[in-house]
Amino acid sequence: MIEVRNLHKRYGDTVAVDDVSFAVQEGEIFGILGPNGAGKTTTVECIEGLRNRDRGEISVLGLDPQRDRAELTQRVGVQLQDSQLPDRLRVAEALELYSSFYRDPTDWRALMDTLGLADKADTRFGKLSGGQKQRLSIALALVGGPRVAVLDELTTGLDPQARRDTWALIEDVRSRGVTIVLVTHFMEEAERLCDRLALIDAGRVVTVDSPAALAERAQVQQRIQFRPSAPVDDRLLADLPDVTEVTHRGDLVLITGNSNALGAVTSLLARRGVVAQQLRVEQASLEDAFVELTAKHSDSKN
Ligand SMILES: Nc1ncnc2c1ncn2[C@@H]1O[C@H](COP(=O)(O)OP(=O)(O)OP(=O)(O)O)[C@@H](O)[C@H]1O
Repeated sequence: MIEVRNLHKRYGDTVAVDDVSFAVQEGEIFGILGPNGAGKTTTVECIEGLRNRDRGEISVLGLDPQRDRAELTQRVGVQLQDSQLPDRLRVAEALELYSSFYRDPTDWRALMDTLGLADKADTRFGKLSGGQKQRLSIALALVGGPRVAVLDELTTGLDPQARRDTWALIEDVRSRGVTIVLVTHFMEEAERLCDRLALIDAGRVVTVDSPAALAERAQVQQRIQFRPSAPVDDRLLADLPDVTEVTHRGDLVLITGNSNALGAVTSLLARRGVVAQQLRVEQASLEDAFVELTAKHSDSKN
């Protein structure tokens, strides 16, 4: 659906995208995740044909965004970061206007219903809430009936409920066959929505994988804490091959180890007749993986 190979883009002396390659399959929600200034927006702007790349190859639905820009605009829906419309433009007017740009637009009234904007049809843009503006900008990205939609910072500035509603909406859009590229720096959003993710740091792809596989690959250690019902010798715990560290906080025992550590610790305690009270286990999250993988990446560069 989309293929990016060795993309490079600089602004004067600033290298925004150094060397980015990835491929997006039909029907997936593909996330681009990375810290501020990583080059995410520049990458998608090159995909959308809004910026010319300096080097590399891009193919979107078999089109070259630079060469076939007019045709691409017809087939790719774009939600821009901070999209602004004139304050006085009404919701229905905006949708009608945008739909006139396309050869084969979808029914904008139906789209307005789907996005929960029907009762705002006559409301002016300037009077919409943040969440409503966001929904309108998604509707405008979809009004041309695109096969691919590129959404940048989809839920930035939304409250938690509006963010969840937007996620449900995006899943619904995907289930109707639209391939989605999503730029985000919210881990929760990436974890919840994306089938695969490209982790970008300093203009390069650190890795591409599913959120779960990323968390697992980072091999972030398991952290276990509990209050033993009777004292346990730290050395016994520390000697377990799956345990790397044993410390204390008050009467809590804190253990770090690999993914087998929990089983090893609980069976040792059971053999000694000790109960692990208030047991808590923290697993690697996507956020841990992100920090771990970007840190490894900058180490390998230095
Ligand atoms: N129009 C521009 N002119 C000059 N430098 C730019 C321009 N746009 C972006 N940059 C620089 O290029 C780098 C990458 O920016 P980009 O916006 O692509 O990153 P990003 O990952 O999308 O960041 P954010 O999460 O903050 O949106 C940054 O160092 C940024 O300052």
